[in-house]
Amino acid sequence: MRNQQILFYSKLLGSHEHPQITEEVSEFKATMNTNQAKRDDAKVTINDLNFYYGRHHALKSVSMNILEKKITAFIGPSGCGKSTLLRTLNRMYQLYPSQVARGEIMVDGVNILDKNHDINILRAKMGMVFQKPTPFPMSIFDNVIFGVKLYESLNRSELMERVEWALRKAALWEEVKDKLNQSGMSLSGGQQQRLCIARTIAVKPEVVLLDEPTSALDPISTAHIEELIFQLKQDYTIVIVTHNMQQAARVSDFTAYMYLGKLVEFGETDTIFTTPKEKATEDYITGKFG
Ligand SMILES: Nc1ncnc2c1ncn2[C@@H]1O[C@H](COP(=O)(O)OP(=O)(O)OP(=O)(O)O)[C@@H](O)[C@H]1O
Repeated sequence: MRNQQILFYSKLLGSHEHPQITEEVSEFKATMNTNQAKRDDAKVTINDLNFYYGRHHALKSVSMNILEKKITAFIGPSGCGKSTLLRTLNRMYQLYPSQVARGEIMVDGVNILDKNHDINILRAKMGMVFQKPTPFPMSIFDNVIFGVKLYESLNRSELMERVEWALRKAALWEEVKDKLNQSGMSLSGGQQQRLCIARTIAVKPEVVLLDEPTSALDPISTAHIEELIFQLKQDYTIVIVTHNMQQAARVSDFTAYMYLGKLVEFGETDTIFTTPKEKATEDYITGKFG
């Protein structure tokens, strides 16, 4: 009853006109979000997340669970906030003073938005692969161990073991095992992207964030990467931003549909693509909008 009253007052007054009610409404909404978001199998729990590029409010009160060892896809029209949400998960924004995240992103019970949370530990835990393959101008071997050297001190044979392990996981070992000293830039686009995935997983992250990882690739390389993403699910929690709805439907277990910075609908991929609850989601996935 008290909660209904609070919501009623908030609607009546607007959120900014009565400080005490505003405070109670935020508290109530936060409790609702937390209740909605709490799940034992969640690796990442996002609670009431807001993101600002200066005055531009790019993410609006987003709450969701990202489940452990599942693939979660973010879909939605251009500019809806998919990449912003992904990048917030490893605080990519923090180099830019005007970019601010408010709310909570709990990873293993710790709020990673907390400024005291060590950024290096966070980046090792939440690895990221970008849209365009970004091999460094160095050998294939050095590309793979680049991040490992920042976090661990391994001897030469341990490094070799790690390189082989990561390249095998990234389904690239057979293609490059005889040319590890060649430049990473000499590989094809699809191989370069698998090299970047190997570099990311060589650090042994727990979550792999993929920002449109196949948008620069041909259909065969795309199929390779999709197969790889599917295999990686055995060991990692994966989040993928994609413009390609067929890709989201093929690879993901859960899908989040976003529009204008808001999370419109989140659920199991099969449900989102067959019987979405929201008309807006249906219109988007059936191509009526976007
Ligand atoms: N560096 C920035 N400075 C200011 N505004 C930005 C910046 N980056 C993104 N935005 C704005 O934030 C909103 C969300 O952008 P974002 O890149 O997250 O969307 P998206 O859904 O990933 O889009 P796309 O599918 O086109 O990549 C957009 O309105 C965009 O213009």
